[in-house]
Amino acid sequence: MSKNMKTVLTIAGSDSSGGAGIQADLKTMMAHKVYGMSVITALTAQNTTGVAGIMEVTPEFVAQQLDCVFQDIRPDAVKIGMVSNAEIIKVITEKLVEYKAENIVVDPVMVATSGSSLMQDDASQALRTLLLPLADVITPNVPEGEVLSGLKIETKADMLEAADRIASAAGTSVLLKGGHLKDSADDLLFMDGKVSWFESERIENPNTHGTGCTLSSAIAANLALGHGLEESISKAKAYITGALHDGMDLGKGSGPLNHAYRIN
Ligand SMILES: Nc1ncnc2c1ncn2[C@@H]1O[C@H](COP(=O)(O)OP(=O)(O)OP(=O)(O)O)[C@@H](O)[C@H]1O
Ligand SMILES: Cc1ncc(CO)c(N)n1
Repeated sequence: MSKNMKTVLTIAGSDSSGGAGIQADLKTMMAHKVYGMSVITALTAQNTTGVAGIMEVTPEFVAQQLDCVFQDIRPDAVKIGMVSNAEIIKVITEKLVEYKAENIVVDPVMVATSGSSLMQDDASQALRTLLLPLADVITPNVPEGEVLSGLKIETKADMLEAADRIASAAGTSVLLKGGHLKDSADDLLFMDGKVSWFESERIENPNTHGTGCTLSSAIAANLALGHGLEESISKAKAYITGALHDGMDLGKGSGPLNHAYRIN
């Protein structure tokens, strides 16, 4: 079985508290029994209560990491998370094109659950024009969806209009996540003009640190395993719902998810 091991690369920032970023991505990949690799774009000094500091990796070193991965173990899918400045975004875009990367999931990480900014102001334009068009699917949450669409999102009808706008601008499928809405936790996929809802009950759990990173990595893992986009999202949604239900409670703020409960 391990002879057919599928491989997934995460290009993202490190979270010292292990709940989001690279650490959440690798844990999610392991739970999906795919081989995880990482290109680190930034170190964050962070915990469940907030981000204390960010140290960006140079664009040259991001490129070097990408070369090392792609020239040796080709990823079956790529997940992109925190990319904090325009130069890093440029270099990632160039390398993904050079190596003809497939099954690209972009989580346009702008702000952490705690409210701290994870992207410089000049980076959002580079994200829209360079990276988003390369993606097979992008996974904004409601605040990111508002920035990308220029619309206020308060209802499911607003989600539909915003997802349509983002999809048209980026020319790619959009999964607009409903985790920040009050009454539901339904996510909306806008793909080739077709709308699908991925529904789940709202779980009363304040520990949602890293839910977005986990969902996008689970989608990438399922794409690598050969599932189509809708099936990959459906499986990823079930994974995140199960992890939230598990109810692990660590840290003084919005705590991380348990991935180990899935592994047997
Ligand atoms: N309370 C909740 N109950 C059920 N599902 C939830 C809840 N909160 C988030 N989710 C689900 O978790 C996934 C991630 O959505 P969310 O909107 O929280 O992402 P995010 O804000 O990017 O996450 P983060 O920034 O914390 O990593 C989505 O599938 C969403 O529907
Ligand atoms: C490194 C990192 N990436 C993404 C997020 C978003 O949850 C975070 N808090 N930290």
